[in-house]
Order: sequence, then C-alpha cells, then structure tokens
Amino acid sequence: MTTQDTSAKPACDADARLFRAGDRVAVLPLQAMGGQPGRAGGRLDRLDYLVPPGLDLTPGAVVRVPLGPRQITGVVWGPGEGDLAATRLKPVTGRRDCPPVSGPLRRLVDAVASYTVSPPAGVLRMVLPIDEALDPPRPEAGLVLTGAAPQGRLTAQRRAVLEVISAGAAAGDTPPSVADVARAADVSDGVVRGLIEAGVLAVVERPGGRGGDEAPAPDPERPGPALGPDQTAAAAALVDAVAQGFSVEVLDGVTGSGKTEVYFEAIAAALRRGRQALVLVPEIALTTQWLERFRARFGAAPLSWHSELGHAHRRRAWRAVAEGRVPVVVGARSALFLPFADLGLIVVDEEHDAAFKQEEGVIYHARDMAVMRGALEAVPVVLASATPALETLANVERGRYHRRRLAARHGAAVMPAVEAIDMRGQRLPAVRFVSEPLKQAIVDAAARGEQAMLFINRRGYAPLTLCRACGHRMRCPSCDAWLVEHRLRAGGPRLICHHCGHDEKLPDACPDCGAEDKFAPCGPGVERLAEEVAGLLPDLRVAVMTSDTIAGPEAAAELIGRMEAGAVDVLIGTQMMAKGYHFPKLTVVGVVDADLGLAGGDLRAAERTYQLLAQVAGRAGRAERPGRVLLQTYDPGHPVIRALIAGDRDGFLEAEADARRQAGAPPYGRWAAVIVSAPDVGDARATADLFARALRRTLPPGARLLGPAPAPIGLLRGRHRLRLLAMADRAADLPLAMARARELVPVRGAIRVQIDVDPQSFL
Ligand SMILES: Nc1ncnc2c1ncn2[C@@H]1O[C@H](COP(=O)(O)OP(=O)(O)OP(=O)(O)O)[C@@H](O)[C@H]1O
Ligand SMILES: [Zn+2]
Repeated sequence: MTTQDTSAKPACDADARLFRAGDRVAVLPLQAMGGQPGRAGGRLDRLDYLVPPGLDLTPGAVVRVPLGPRQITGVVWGPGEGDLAATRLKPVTGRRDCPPVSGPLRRLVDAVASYTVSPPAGVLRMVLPIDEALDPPRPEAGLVLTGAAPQGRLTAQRRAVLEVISAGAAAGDTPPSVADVARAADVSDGVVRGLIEAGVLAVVERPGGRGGDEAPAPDPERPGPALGPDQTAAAAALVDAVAQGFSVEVLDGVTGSGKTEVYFEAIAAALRRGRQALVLVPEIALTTQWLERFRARFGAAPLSWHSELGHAHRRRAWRAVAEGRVPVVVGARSALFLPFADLGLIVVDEEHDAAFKQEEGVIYHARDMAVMRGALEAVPVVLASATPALETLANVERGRYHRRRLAARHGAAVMPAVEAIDMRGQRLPAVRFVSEPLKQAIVDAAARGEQAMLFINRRGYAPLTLCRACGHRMRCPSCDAWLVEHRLRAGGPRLICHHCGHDEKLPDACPDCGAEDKFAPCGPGVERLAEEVAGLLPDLRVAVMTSDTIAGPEAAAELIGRMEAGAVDVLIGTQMMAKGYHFPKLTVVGVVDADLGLAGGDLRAAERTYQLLAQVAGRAGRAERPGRVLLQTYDPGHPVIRALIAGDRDGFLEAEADARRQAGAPPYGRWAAVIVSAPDVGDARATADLFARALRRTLPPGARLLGPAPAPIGLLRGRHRLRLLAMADRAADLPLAMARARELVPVRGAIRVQIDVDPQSFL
C-alpha cells in the first residue's frame, strides 16, 4: 500500500540520511538503563555507538548493540550526541530485519516520554512490544502423509491424527504443525511425533505465516448505506480532512445518529488513497457489533489488536502493520503505538471514555496521544462521541478542533423519553432495589415483545459484607477497600478485592467474633440485582453482562447474538453494556442507582456520571419503537439528573465548564499528580515530603501545590500511598517541572514515584 500517493507525505530529510562505517549514531535502547526513571528526558537515555564496516544504517533502524556484557536491542535515534573519543565507542553489532521506526513515530516516542515524564525506553517498548517480531518469521514445519502404511496396530489416537491430516490435505489447507494436529486430534504431541518416527508422516517446510496477506482487504468501493443530509455533510467534511493533513474533527452526534457510518466514509477515503487507518475503541471485547458493521460496509474484517491475541498472532500482526500489509486496525489504547507503514487516519471512538487512560507504567491518555500522533504524522484525527469530554469541547471552543454535529437519530428513531423515579417515595424494603414503576415498565415492554436493560455500575453480588453479630466488615488484607462478594464464580461465594484482585472463599465464621452464618450482604451489585429480577419476574428471560460473566470477545458475541435474536427479555449489566450497542427491540432502560457516581466529588464526578447515564440511556429506542429511560434516584433535583431528563446536554456542559473555569480546573487549568508509595508508611511520607519541597522549587510561579496527603485509597497492594497535586494555568509546563523535581529526589529501594499528568483518577 505504500506505492500509491507518496506525494501526500513529504519525505523527511532527516530520515533520508544514511549512516556509514565510522559514523557515530545515538541509539535508544529498548530496555531502560539501570531503571533510573530520574533520567527521563535527559541525554543519558541514549548511547553512542560506531557504525561498523559493511553496515549502512538509516535513522530508525532497529539494531543490536552491546551494553556491558549483554547484547540489547535499540533504535538508531540520529547522529551521535556524546563527546566520547571514537576509539572508546563500541560498534553496533548488527541490524534486525524489520522496517525502521519512522521519523514521526520516533518523535511520538520523545513527545510522549516528555509529556508523561517517562523514560523514552519505556515508551519505545510500547512501539516494539514483541522481540520476535523484529526478525522475519522462520519457515515453519508442516506435516504431510508419506503414503507409508502404519506398521502394527493403529490406535484410536493415531487414527485421529491421520484423519485430521488427510481431511486438511483434502481441503487444500497448508500442512499443519505438530501442535495444530495434536490439538485438533485431541492427542499429545508425542502421539504425532511417534507417527513421524514411524515414517507415516513427513515434515515439510511451509511458508512462515505472514498474517494479513491471507485475509481479503477491506474494499472502500463497496456501497455504504445512503446517508441522511446531516450525515452526508459530516462525512464530506471528514473525507475532505483525509485529503488535507493534520486536523482534529470532533464528530459530535447524539446516540444512534450514525457516527460509525459517517466515520466509515473517512476510512474509505483513506483506503482509496492507499493508506492505513487506525480506529481506537475503549474495549476491544465489546466490538462484536462494530466488527459486523465494518464487514458489511467493507466486505472484509479489519485487524483487531489487543492483549489477548496469541503471541504468534501478535507477532505476525505487528509485522504486517509495519510492512503496510494491514489496511485497517481496530484496537484498544495500545494500538496507538503500532508502527504503521503509511498511516492516513486515526479515529478515536467514544473519545470521552476513561478506559483510554492507561494508569500503570507509562501513564498516558490514548486520545490525547492520538492527537499528538496525528500532528506528527500529518494525518487527521476523528474524535467521535455522543458525550464529548469537556477537554475536547474546550478545544472546539478555542478553534483548535472542528466540530461536526449530528443532532438527530438516524431514520425514524427518536431520542428516548427520560424520567426520574424518586426513590424517597417508593418505600421499598431494604433488600429490594427495583421499584414498582420500573418493574411495571419491564413487564409492559416484555408484553409488547420488546426488551429491557437494567444498569448498575457495580460488579459482584454485594459491595460490602458485614457480620451481623459483631458488625465486623470484611476488608482486603492489602488494600483500603471492602471485599466484594461474588456468587457467579465456580466453587461457591467468594470475596474479591476490586483493586488488587485478592480472592478468598467467603468464610464460614466471622474472623473477628467467630459467629457462624452471620454474614449479611449490604447493597446491590449486578449479580444481586439479577437475582431480584429473576425472583420478581420469573417468566422473563434474564441475562447478565459484566466483566465477570463476559470474559472475552467470544462470550460477548454469544450474549449479543442472544439479545439480537430476541432470546433475552431483560439484560442486566454494568458499564460494559453502555458502550455503543444497538439492539432494535430494546425500548426500556432502567438505571437502578442513578446517584452512584455522584457521591465521589472528584473533579469529573458530574461529567462522568452524565456521560455514562446518557450513553446507557442512548441504548433505548434506537429503531422504530420509541424508548423510555427510568432513573431511580434519591436526588431528582441534581443538575445531572435534571439535564438528563430535559435532554439538555449543552446546558449542563456549559454550567460544568463555567464552574471549572472559575476554579481554574482542567480543561481551563493544568493539573499533574504525584503518587508516592512504599511498603513502609514512613518511607512513603519522607519521599513525598522531599518531592513536595522539590516541586516548590521547580513549579512555575503562580502554580499551587496540594499535599502530600494520604490517597483516598491509602493502602493498595500492601503499599502506603500519598498524593500531591500541582495546579497551574494552561500555559504552564508541568511535565518539565515534574521532571526537574524528580531529578532532585533520590528514590531508593521499594519506594515508587508515579507522575500522572492530566490525572483522570484521584484515588
Ligand atoms: N444512513 C444510514 N442508513 C442506514 N442505517 C443507518 C444509517 N446511519 C445509521 N444507521 C444505523 O443506525 C444505527 C445507529 O447508528 P450508529 O451505531 O452508527 O450510531 P452512533 O452515533 O454510533 O450511536 P452511539 O453513540 O449510541 O454508539 C446503526 O444500526 C446503524 O447501522
Ligand atoms: Zn486489595
């Protein structure tokens, strides 16, 4: 695909140069050197090497270099930078046989490292996550029948092996590997090897699976659906953007307005230009319906990139992307760092979603870094959402992003009617969570042959388990958190920590007072809600959708299929089911606890709750039949609830934006957090104090610093945590202040300092 339209991308001079024997080059190693995060952004991240005779290197070349006694992999970043005498430099050992890391991608690594205050080596590792992919695949061994008849008795296992191989050969498949055959015949590898030794099977070379080539390519010329007038205008603007260069296009359309169909036109435009497209989604497991629609539009599937892909598959996929053999990739945030050979478009779907923020390792926001990559690659970025983030809208306001609006649902569908159920008037018994009006709405929907969805954003059976004899509450041994009871797992009820994964059997007796059978679950989780609905409405077919019951894409697809086939009357789930689904017969949505997210009081509590509930509400009435949304609340006057009922998103966002502006909070101010943690509380405190002192020296004038204060989750995985929060105006360079402060603070042993620029979570 790189052959067409290379004119659109000016050749980068810096990349055109060649390093020859005797030249010095700076190499960024893939491994962080000596784990010294304090050196992030400094020159010490890269090391100089000499180019040996017989090796020509371009910038971006992936090379092996000696480091101490080891050979490590790194990337040529540019000309040498140090002043060490040439005689003291070691030569590059050799090149690895993969496409070089492009100039824009190298600049992205540098930009992400400095923005997130992370070692560039750690960011580079996200670009080159699979060592084996850096060499071409070796030809693999495949098995064929020799024609020799097996000697002696033919066991059932051996017969199964022979059947698998002859069936494959008859179907024209490439010769399978030993492991493939063993799996298909359900025998051990030894059985297959035995047949090779006996001369019944022979090993032949088959071409190493390159991946991507076998799959048909998406075809942009297939006709898409006829677009409505607003959709046509929005699509034209996006298609135009694909022909230009960098811009950010905010596709702001109500739920069910057809944003997907519209940005598919931009993907088609990129494909027509022979370029690759990347679509980032919050969770790849939830893309079943999206993939169906992609296939319907383009006649072939895109590449799905996610962490659960098998190792061999990931390796092939990575190379296929790097070699330009994959036209479209859909993936979760890590796909942002794939080495596209010729990227032409980035789409971030559900751009407001908090799942785009990576909270471990390199702490980055994939939406924001996607915009950075778009700018560096000179390609457009489409941010699609029915509930854009305030950050995004502020950039629209500033004129930096363009907004394309879709004000109405597609076709005959209308926005659902939203009502509050004031729970203060409902007088439900303490163990009931579904009010009479909500129950009635579900019954009515089922009577009309329609479906209902109940939403509660809490996994498990009950968020708290308490001993009725002594009041003891079951806590996680290594976190500041209650243990959550889960009942849907094998082997009886379990208590699980949602922060660290600690998992124990629900004990028979209270660990504090010894009383037996006195545990009481407190409050509802999705499993308890399902139990209640099954009891209240025994004639209805209930299904549960939460990450505990839907472990991967297949389980999700199975449940989606049942919903689409009308085999489910009531779908009960967590935020997992809020994202993008389209069920034509779903007309009633019930939010069991609309107040749940509002209590937190962090910066985005109201915005997040609004987004989540608007998305959930948006699942109702997406086809011919009108939808109805019922919000159970104890606070019907809350601005979020009022805005949802009135359908006044813009009014709500304006008020929210005003409050942030007054407070100098993001997106009108800039924040960065520091989390210091250590097994010993005194160590954590001492380092946090030092960091605060350092920050007072490095922060720009006018910036404020809060803390150190114990984090809301003061203990996590056995580590004590303290937080600092730096607040400044938008122009301030907080990453720089953070990087400088870290240089000043020695961080030893088990103490950890995490820097979170633009924090989303305050726990
Ligand atoms: N022009 C069109 N012709 C036919 N069907 C369409 C058209 N536009 C949208 N649709 C259909 O309408 C439904 C809703 O569209 P889509 O899912 O793209 O909306 P959305 O804006 O992404 O919604 P959400 O934000 O809720 O995910 C889908 O089934 C889609 O196939
Ligand atoms: Zn825990």
